[in-house]
Amino acid sequence: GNPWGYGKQDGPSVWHKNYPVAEGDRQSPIDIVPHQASHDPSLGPIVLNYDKCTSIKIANNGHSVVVEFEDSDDRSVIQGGPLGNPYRLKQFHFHWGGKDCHGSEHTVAGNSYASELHLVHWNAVKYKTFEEAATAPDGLAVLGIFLETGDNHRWLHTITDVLYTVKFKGSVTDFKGFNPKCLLPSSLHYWTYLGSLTTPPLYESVTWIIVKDPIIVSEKQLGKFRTLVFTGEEEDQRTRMENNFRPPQPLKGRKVRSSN
Ligand SMILES: Oc1ccc(S)c(O)c1
Ligand SMILES: [Zn+2]
Repeated sequence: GNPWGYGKQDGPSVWHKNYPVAEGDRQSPIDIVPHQASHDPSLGPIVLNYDKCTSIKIANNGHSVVVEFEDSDDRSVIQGGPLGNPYRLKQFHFHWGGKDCHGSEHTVAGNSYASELHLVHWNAVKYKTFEEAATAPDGLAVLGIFLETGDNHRWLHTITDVLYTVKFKGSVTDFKGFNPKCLLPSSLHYWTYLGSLTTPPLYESVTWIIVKDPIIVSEKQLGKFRTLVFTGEEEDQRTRMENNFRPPQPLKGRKVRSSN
């Protein structure tokens, strides 16, 4: 059966049974309270070098839809901001709700967005593999982007048009030549704090960089994410993939910093 999921029996409220770090001191996501974030003038801009990025495939891993990248060299990296060195792009994936009123993982002053995009990067300067970095306190850097419903997003169709090919858990499709820079808002002002993966194994290895401005996508585009299912094609159950988000976790004294 499933080691973990988002249902009653296997969801966020019981993850601590198999993953005790779920009750740790630097868990994610969190509620971001803008006026309690400390503005840090020493925080420089986020710099993304994605122009030579190489997307490889898009997959349904039973928890989300993930686009994987070639990460054997520094062709696509994030640097600057709170990061001490460049971090290599590994994959991006989304979290979303069953309705537009919720679906993001991080919240802002208690408010949820409809979805949240995570661009996952790893510290290839200090660590040899993603797996090793994923267990290190400075191993990962995840850029979080909020999605809000409104007008159609000009480029998101590149992803939503192929979701039908990865409907079932375990399905994979070639997905080359996609540059995720097209999914970013114009301003990269951000909040940053130290946290964790928001899915098991919940490793406390993530420097979170949450972009303040959401991107706007249409209800129709978001609805296509909800046509995916958590279950495999061979299973008789067809459980819609939605509400694959973890709720905010205790801040435990952590400081959230704000770029300008
Ligand atoms: O490698 C990762 C997997 C899942 C999530 S939510 C991350 O932030 C990183
Ligand atoms: Zn995520």
